[in-house]
Amino acid sequence: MEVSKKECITVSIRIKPTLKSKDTSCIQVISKEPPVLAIPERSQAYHFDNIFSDEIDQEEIYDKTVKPLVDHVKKGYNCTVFAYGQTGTGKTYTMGTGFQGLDDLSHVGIIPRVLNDIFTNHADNNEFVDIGISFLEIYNEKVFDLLQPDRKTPLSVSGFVVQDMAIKIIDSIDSAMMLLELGSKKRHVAETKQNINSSRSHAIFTVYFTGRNGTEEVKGKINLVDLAGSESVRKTGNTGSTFQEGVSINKGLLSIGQVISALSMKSAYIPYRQTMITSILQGSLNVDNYISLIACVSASSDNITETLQTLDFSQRAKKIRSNPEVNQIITKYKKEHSSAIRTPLKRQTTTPLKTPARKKTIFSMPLINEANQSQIDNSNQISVCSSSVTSIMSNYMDITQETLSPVIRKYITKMEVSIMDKLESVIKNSLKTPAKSSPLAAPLQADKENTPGMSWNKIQNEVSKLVKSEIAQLKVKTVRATSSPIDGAKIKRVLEYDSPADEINNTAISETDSNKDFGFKMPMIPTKKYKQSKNLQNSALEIEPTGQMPRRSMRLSMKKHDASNVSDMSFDSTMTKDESSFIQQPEASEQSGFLFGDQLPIATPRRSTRLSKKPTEDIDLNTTKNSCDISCSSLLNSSERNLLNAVRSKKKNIAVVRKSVGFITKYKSPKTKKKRKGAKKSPVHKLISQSKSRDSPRTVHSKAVLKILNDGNLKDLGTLHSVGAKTGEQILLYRKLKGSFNEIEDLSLVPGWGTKKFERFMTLNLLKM
Ligand SMILES: Nc1ncnc2c1ncn2[C@@H]1O[C@H](COP(=O)(O)OP(=O)(O)OP(=O)(O)O)[C@@H](O)[C@H]1O
Repeated sequence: MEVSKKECITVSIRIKPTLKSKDTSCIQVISKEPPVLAIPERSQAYHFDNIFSDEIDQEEIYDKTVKPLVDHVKKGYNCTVFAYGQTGTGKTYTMGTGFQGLDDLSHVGIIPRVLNDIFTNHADNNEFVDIGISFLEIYNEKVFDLLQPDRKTPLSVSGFVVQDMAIKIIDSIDSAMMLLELGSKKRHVAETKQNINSSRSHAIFTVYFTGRNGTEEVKGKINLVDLAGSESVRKTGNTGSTFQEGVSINKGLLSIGQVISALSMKSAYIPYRQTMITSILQGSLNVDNYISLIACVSASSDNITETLQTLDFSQRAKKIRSNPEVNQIITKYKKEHSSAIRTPLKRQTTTPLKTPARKKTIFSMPLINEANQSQIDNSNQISVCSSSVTSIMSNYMDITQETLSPVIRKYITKMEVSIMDKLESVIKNSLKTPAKSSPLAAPLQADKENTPGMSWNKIQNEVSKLVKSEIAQLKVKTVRATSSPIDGAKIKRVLEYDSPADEINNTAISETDSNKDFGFKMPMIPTKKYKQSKNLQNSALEIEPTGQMPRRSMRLSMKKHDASNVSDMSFDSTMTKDESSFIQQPEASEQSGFLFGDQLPIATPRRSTRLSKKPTEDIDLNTTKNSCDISCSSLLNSSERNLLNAVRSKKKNIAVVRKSVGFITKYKSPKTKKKRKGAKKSPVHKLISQSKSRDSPRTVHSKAVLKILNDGNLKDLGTLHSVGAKTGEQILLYRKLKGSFNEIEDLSLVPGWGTKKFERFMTLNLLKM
């Protein structure tokens, strides 16, 4: 297939011939053009740019996948060819990294062919200026130069430039082959059960071309990357440092898949910096250049799980657009093999179950099919989980990544990497503390000495938890206001902290992450309190029926109380509207530990807040029970609260409570209280209505006020506007000492009554209009 500018990434599959004569192939090429293969045992069909069956030789593979790229290099492009696959499937063979001479040309791999093409063609066209080569390996995330005598010292990398890397200028194909052979011998290899010469590192052989196009100098290069194999400990028998190598190998492979996938989707964010290999290839891995991925698979049915992983990886790396013809082939194939699809045990781990009756959620899908558990060992968990996580996430979101914004795509990629990091630590931890044996892990027990034990249930739980938390973050990030000074995801994370299942596990998080990152302390809430707070969900809503954040004073009073309690929380007053509206969600209120019934501060909202509530309906104490605590207690005085608590604890007759706290059940806001017929009149009104004088109403009113000032007791004085208890007492004392007021204006003579206070009194009591 000709690589055009339009298709800067091609993905090809190479099937390694089965060695055992009895072994039947688990792969079936069902169409050569368009290239479609199937795994009959799992009823899976895949479409790629090229599929090379086991009879295709090295030359044809080179001609179809790499030769077109050499032409691009000469035009000034940077090209990269990756050989990817399970250990022992022929990556080194295909790439030619283990070059051992040109005795049998049919076995010569890609690198010698590239060198040959570059030298031969430049000689014809006389465009050549010079050709250089470098040969690096990345072993355990360290870069080594295979062309330097001292390979043991790793090179430093700044950005994507490898410092002090040797680029050898070569003048003949022979000298290039010699350097290739020498470098290959220095590469980290180890004998494993699957391959006596298993590469333990990623090798990057780069050919630099400098040519001339007229007067213009053209520079291009081609990176020929022989990746270390994705591997399984059970099959390779790796332990100790070799096991650790496997972990970093799988991590590097994952990041390559993510980079290629992001490039094929033209994502704005490419996660180059996750691993060393993607960092140093950054200059070549971009949409302006060319990438060819050759995935090597084994046709042996023993390796079906790994083959499916490789095929899934390749499919994720580039979602090849299928045409109607491809769809027809796949549909026909699936129809013919529909019986296999209906067999639950034959379902593959990497293909999440699609049961129509069940709603598609990540948590309802099995991460790893139990039937396959015995086939997968611990080292391989990372890559198995990786594919499971990816397919779960894509199913959960029910959207193709193409439809997502660059920001979300970036976040999804980050999420995958973060999950993989966490998985890695989970697996490492499991090595330190082997899990209790479970029936599911039984098949692994036999191999216990070589294989670190870990129950799949635990892995599944961990993965579910990680995916749940990451997707929760994603959901929050999507709705978060861009201007938000607080990370909404963190708030969500904090709010989710309290779920009963996570309560114990999350203790550490609350102490570290929440305090460090989230800007507010997390309550360490015992289970009982959680339950109470759950019961109080409704009351949490009652306290702020409008869904607003409680007023600052209220929050502060709660905080103050919390200081003496176990709970400790505070809210940042800079919270945005979005974030506060998030908190109003019922489950958020429930989980936030915002309200804790009797244990909690009985925080009295501001008067204005209470008034704005305007409760008009009776509260049924029989049904609301605890749920009315907050709303009621915030309106009670201390004695009433005590009574309510006492009744609750002694189970007094509810009728008594109703009577005792009657004003609660019939509570009316003072402002909204309607005047009832026959309600007591104020002394001023009484005096006015009793007056028989023919004076103007205004004079009658003034006289009534003066009478109260002279004859009224403290209570009467209190009915005058702007006269409280203190002022009332002052007036009484003045009257006692100086006698009655002759006129209202005499009030200004009372000590402490300045002009302002007097003016206010006159205005509010309608004496001055
Ligand atoms: N298509 C093929 N035809 C003939 N022999 C092959 C083919 N593919 C691989 N081999 C042979 O299989 C063996 C293992 O291959 P190779 O070392 O290339 O695997 P690998 O994928 O690079 O493994 P690792 O990841 O462990 O390095 C070698 O002896 C190689 O010659």
